[in-house]
Amino acid sequence: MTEERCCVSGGGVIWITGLSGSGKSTLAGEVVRRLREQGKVAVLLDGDELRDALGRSDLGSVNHGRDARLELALRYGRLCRLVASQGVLVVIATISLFHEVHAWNREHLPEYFEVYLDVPLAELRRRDPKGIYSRFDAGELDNVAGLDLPVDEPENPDWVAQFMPGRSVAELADELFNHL
Ligand SMILES: Nc1ncnc2c1ncn2[C@@H]1O[C@H](COP(=O)(O)OS(=O)(=O)O)[C@@H](OP(=O)(O)O)[C@H]1O
Ligand SMILES: Nc1ncnc2c1ncn2[C@@H]1O[C@H](COP(=O)(O)OP(=O)(O)O)[C@@H](O)[C@H]1O
Repeated sequence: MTEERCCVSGGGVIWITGLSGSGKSTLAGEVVRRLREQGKVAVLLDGDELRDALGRSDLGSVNHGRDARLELALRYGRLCRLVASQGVLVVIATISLFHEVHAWNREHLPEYFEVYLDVPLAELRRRDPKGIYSRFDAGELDNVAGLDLPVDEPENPDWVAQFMPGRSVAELADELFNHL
């Protein structure tokens, strides 16, 4: 049943990965806006909101360790499969930088497009809108992806957006649509 629905649905998954501050949410929002403008049914799943919905324990705590992130990302993959199987284009923006996640997605998501926002740490530290990197430096935070939490760069992403100073989100979205 699931397989059948997947194949006839017309849905798909655009998975935008990158470290914290790389611009995932910003790009995902622009992509969803454009898809809807084209009349497509698109849903945005953003890491922060997903984590709030699915990543809290019943006591309200969150865990950013490797095992917890991996488990959560695999759960997100199954959620994406379910939603995409109903003809919806899912745009998901999460860090999810583990080979296990990329491999699972490729094997189980019929229409899967993986985007990697490759932004150097110096630029991420400069942006740091949530204070993730400065709090790490101050010893107030651990399990920061790319710092004390090792990550896997995607091995064969469908598109890598290398950081270029001044490249706007509109330009990134134009390029992404060219690659889709
Ligand atoms: N170590 C640590 N401590 C506290 N908060 C943290 C930490 N690491 C990440 N974050 C925040 O979690 C946001 C969601 O991360 P993700 O779900 O995308 O990460 S993951 O897929 O689970 O690896 C993530 O969102 P983005 O900054 O948008 O990537 C961060 O706001
Ligand atoms: N292409 C870009 N160039 C420069 N700054 C950007 C770009 N995209 C996003 N930003 C800025 O970087 C910061 C992090 O963006 P965000 O989309 O929240 O990243 P993430 O979801 O990966 O944590 C924000 O302040 C945002 O305005």
